[in-house]
Amino acid sequence: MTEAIRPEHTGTILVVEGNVPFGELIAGVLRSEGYRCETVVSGGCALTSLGSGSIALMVLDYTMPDMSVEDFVATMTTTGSRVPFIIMTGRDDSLLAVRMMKIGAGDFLIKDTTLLDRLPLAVSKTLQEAETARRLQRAMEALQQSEARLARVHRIARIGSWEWNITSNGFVFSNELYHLLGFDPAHHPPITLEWLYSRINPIDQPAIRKAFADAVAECRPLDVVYRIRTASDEELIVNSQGELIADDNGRPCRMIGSTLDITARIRAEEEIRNLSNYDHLTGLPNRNLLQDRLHQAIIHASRTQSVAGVLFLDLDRFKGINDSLGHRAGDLLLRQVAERLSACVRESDTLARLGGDEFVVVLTMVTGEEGISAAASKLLGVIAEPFIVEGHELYITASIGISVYPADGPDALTLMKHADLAMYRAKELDRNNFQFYSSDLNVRVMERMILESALRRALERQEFKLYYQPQVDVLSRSIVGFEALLRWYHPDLGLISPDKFVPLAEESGLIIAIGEWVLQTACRQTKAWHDAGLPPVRMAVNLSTRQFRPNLDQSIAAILLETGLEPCFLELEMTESILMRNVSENMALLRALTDMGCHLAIDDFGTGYSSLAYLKNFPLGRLKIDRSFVRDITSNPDDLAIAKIIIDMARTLRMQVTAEGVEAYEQLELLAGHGCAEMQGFLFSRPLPADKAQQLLRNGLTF
Ligand SMILES: Nc1nc2c(ncn2[C@@H]2O[C@H](COP(=O)(O)O[C@H]3[C@@H](O)[C@H](n4cnc5c(=O)[nH]c(N)nc54)O[C@@H]3COP(=O)(O)O)[C@@H](O)[C@H]2O)c(=O)[nH]1
Repeated sequence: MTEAIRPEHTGTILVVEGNVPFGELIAGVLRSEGYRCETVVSGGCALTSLGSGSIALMVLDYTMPDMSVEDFVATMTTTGSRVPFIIMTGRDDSLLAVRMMKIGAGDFLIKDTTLLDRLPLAVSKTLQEAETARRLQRAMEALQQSEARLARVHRIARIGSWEWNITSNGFVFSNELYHLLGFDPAHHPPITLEWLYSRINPIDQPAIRKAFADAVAECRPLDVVYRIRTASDEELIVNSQGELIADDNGRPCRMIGSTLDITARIRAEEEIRNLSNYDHLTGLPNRNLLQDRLHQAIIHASRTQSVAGVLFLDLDRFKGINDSLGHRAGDLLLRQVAERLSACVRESDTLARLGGDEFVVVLTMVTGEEGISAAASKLLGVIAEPFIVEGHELYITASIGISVYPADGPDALTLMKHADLAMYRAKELDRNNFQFYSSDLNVRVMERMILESALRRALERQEFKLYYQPQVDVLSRSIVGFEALLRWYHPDLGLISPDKFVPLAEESGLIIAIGEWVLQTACRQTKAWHDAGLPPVRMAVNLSTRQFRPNLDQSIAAILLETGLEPCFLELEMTESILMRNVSENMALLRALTDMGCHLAIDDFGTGYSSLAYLKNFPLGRLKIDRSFVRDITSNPDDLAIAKIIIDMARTLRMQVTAEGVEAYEQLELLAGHGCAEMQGFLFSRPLPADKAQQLLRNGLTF
């Protein structure tokens, strides 16, 4: 309710009266009521006064000297002024009164003897009505603004509202809903439920029809998601929610609701689902989705009494490619591998990438082991074809482990574990082959685990020993060096060969600590022989790939300092493959070692990667001819040719050369005849414990 207006709180009352004394009389009456009052004599003067903005109400004489009331009001309105006014006239004319009220007069007063009594009330009533009208106007404007804001919010949120008349089936859409669907609200024919259905994706239609019908029949709210075609034939995914409104008899007569465009949200959810289910590099299903597919395959096989195969495929020596050609090339290769494998499997099968170079194929509807073997052979076949990556022709192979449902496990986890074990078996068996899981694989894995845990304790229990095998100058028949060779005496298992435990130590990382112990022991022993006045021999120590870490030079320097051995007596043996990894880092490391005074030798030369560029670029001092070339050198001309090439190459590059695995005098003669003077092998001595090696060094060789 509007509060009563107090006269002293209003603006000025303007009396427009050509008869000045009468005008003053009126003003006097109003002033006595507490109003501020001014008088003017014409319409023109009144319009000027209105410009001040302080006029709250006008009391207008109908007969103004310069203009009609109608013209006055029209002019006032065009200037934007909306000041309320009361008309006074000498004519008691009801038609005139109606006309005046129509053009906006707040009251119509006859100039009779009661005028002065009635005037204050008419003024206060008109002021009150004007104030109410003003407040109403402000409220209307606020409402319009809020509606506009809401409409804007709806547009931004892509939400529209609607009302459905259940009896007539007609719909009323909000403008936002029209806009959302791309239609022009001004020119759209009336909307019906059937029209709405016709725009819904046919696949969703039956469910939506049923949802609307059920909501009405069961008097419950509507909440549906469906795809709808816009005016430009774009498909939106929307969520419509509606509430029923009942008539006086409690029967549903209308439904009001909202429709929200959730296309972006659904697409984002799809994207997230994709990311969590697919491998980003190859686009293949990832481990997540594989679990699910494998589970489905198991259910299917169990229902149809058939078998399912799980093929765990791992690329052989992929790391070498990554290390030598870089990760970009590695990624490109993996993509090509994924494409080739995809082409080999049927739609009902699943090919997934677990990460790195590991892929898994789940075969369904296969005819037992023969079918699975055929698929595995095909997979190995496509991998064996050359790949072209960044201009390089690459040849790779893969190892596959296979488990079969139901024979090898009842669930996805067991089948995957068993396929993985079988894959390791395939790797052990020279790679590039496939192996089916067999239960004795578990036994081997257990053995391996036992060995690994024993290996972890071997250092602290002092179960390692170093043996020393002499390296001989056959011309002077003297020992010029020793190679330190590691032995492990396990209290229960006895002597374990380094071939068996060094790879395990490498995989588990234990080789770092063991390798440091080897270096320390070998250097200390050599220094002890020197100090004992024995011939000053050098000591060769094998380094494994894992020991090649940035601080290797520092730890070797510390060992040399601690043991007091001069660096020139230490020779570090490494395989070719070590040099091929992280070439620039290794170069810096090898330079640091040679700058320190240590010597570097390539072990098993000729068996690894065949890039010879490193021979020129790395600071290498010695090549060791692998014993596989020496073994048949007297009978196999190819081995002899290879040995000769290595000897010539070493001479040309001003490097030393040592032949390994010399067991027979004929081998010695042949190698010496071709210029190789340094040798190592059982012919001279087997690897010996320190005291025996010392004896040999003191007493000299007898061969
Ligand atoms: N990273 C490290 N690797 C090491 C260490 N100690 C040894 N090893 C490597 O283990 C592999 C097997 O070594 P081992 O059983 O000691 O065999 C060595 C010799 O006994 C053997 N040899 C020597 N002469 C002959 C021979 O005339 N005939 C023949 N059949 N075998 C012979 O060769 C092995 C030495 O080879 P190499 O190292 O290539 O010079 C072996 O790969 C070792 O390198 C270690 O401390 N760290």
